Amino acid sequence: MVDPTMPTLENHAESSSDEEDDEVGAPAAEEQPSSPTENSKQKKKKKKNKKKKAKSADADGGIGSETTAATNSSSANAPSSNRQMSIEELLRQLAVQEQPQKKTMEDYKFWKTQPVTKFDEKIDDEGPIEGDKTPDDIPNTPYPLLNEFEWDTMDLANPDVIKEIFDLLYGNYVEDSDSTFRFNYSPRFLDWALRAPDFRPEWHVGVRVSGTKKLVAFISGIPVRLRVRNTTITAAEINFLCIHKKLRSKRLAPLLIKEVTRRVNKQGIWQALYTAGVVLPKPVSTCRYYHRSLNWSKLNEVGFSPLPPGTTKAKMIAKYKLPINTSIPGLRLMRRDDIGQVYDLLVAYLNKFELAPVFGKEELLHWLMHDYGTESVSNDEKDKDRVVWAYVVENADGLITDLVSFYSLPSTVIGNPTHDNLLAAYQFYYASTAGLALPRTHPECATLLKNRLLVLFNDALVLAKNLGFDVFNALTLLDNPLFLDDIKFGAGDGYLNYYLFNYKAFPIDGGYREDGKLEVEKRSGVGVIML
Ligand SMILES: CCCCCCCCCCCCCC(=O)SCCNC(=O)CCNC(=O)[C@H](O)C(C)(C)COP(=O)(O)OP(=O)(O)OC[C@H]1O[C@@H](n2cnc3c(N)ncnc32)[C@H](O)[C@@H]1OP(=O)(O)O
Repeated sequence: MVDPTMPTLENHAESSSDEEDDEVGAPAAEEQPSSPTENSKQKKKKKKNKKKKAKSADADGGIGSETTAATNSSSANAPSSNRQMSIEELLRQLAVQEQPQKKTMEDYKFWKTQPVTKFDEKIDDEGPIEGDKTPDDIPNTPYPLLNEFEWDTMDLANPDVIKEIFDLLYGNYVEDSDSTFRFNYSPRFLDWALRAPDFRPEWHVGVRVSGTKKLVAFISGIPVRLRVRNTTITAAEINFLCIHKKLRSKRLAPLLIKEVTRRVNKQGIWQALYTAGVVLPKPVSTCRYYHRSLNWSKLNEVGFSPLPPGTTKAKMIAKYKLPINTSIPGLRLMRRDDIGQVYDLLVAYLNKFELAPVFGKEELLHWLMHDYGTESVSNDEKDKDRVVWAYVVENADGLITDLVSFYSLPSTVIGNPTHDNLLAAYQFYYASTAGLALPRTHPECATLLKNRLLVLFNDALVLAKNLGFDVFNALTLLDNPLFLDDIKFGAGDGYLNYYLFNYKAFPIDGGYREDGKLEVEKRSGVGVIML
């Protein structure tokens, strides 16, 4: 049934001939269809689009399920007999799923017009792709939309507006390829993610139906300073691109992207960082999702973790059992007054990565603490609406030696009779003094760091389990390849592609190898975590 608040777009936007100029933007006068019934070609197109859509899931990777082999892939649990070994190896190899075959550059009708690296482009040097514009060259007015729609700058200081964005995402944001799970970013999460220090209200871009004011599309940017190897760039971090399901495949996404680009450019910023599960021209890095079961029974019941052949549910539950208590002396919830030490530690650690954020202290405090521990919000670990948890290890001399953090991003479980949500903790920034003084490639650095991260993340799993999370998710970024297998993370079927807009850069290691194993030696050069 058609939502009565939503205009049907059969007669105009749907008329796409797949060319870049066939968007939901107002077409030139002679292109404007004159009556809702005039174009039968468009209806045929719609059927074709529907088929196409059914084929191409737009998942963002992170909520995909575990692969069967993933549950077998822990080296710490490698079966002892050779026969079992070879089955495990076979399963692992079967699980090496390449990302869906990418389109050719020519097929990207929108992206081929943008300043992004082409798939076959040979990079000889790093730097901006287009570098000759000033804000005065950028139009002052938004891109035109069809009359039924209007742009809105979303005022996130207003909780009702955050609720509108929440509602749009709740029903329409990223799903896995089977439409079993959909990300469920909470209003508090959106407040944290989008009202970051120095955020620009005009980079929170909505599209509303003019008549009803219903929010039907959204894209956001926040300011970020980013180091790409030795160069620090001021950029926008683009996220939460979402179009209502009823307005899909009508070329509205390119329009949102162009409008946010215009607004960012107007402020003299020409680069952006974004991630997506889909392959676009051209990822600077690709990381793979790994998942660690905390509540295997529930993950099995919602269809996230299949029961691997040859084992039992009881054995799976036993495999993922964790101690009740953490093990590292001095591990405690971070307080706001830790920020000086935490900042120095994280800066020193992130310095070793090729793509990393350059945080200010206030900014880092926001990302690790949000408003917890302020006068208005207590630093309550068990607060049911809490979105980010940061823990530090303080030694007997009062020195902070380690940081570990994670955030809460549940997924709605679609159409399951027993469970309506999956409570996922996602790994966030961490750092350790272990091996810090040594170059990353030094074998002793790897040994020291591995030993420390094993216990640090085992404790993080215990904390997350005790907070009620069902699964702990992490990418193959940072130094994660050192410990994921050993503490029973399994490879998922999702990948996350990292992109730079208007900046070419040499490829950066994503932490996994083509044979499906973790890249333990080089690990990943990616040190930035996107929400
Ligand atoms: C200097 C400042 C620069 C700032 C901007 C930097 C760039 C920021 C870029 C944005 C970063 C966002 C980061 C996140 O938030 S990633 C999360 C994306 N959101 C979702 O997956 C939610 C569910 N899906 C949807 O809401 C829609 O399917 C979306 C909105 C994704 C596409 O809507 P729709 O399905 O109705 O399609 P269309 O007909 O309007 O448009 C089709 C065109 O859109 C290209 N497409 C499809 N998916 C994505 C995608 N995830 N990133 C970039 N482009 C994408 C596609 O290749 C095609 O172009 P081309 O193949 O013809 O070339």
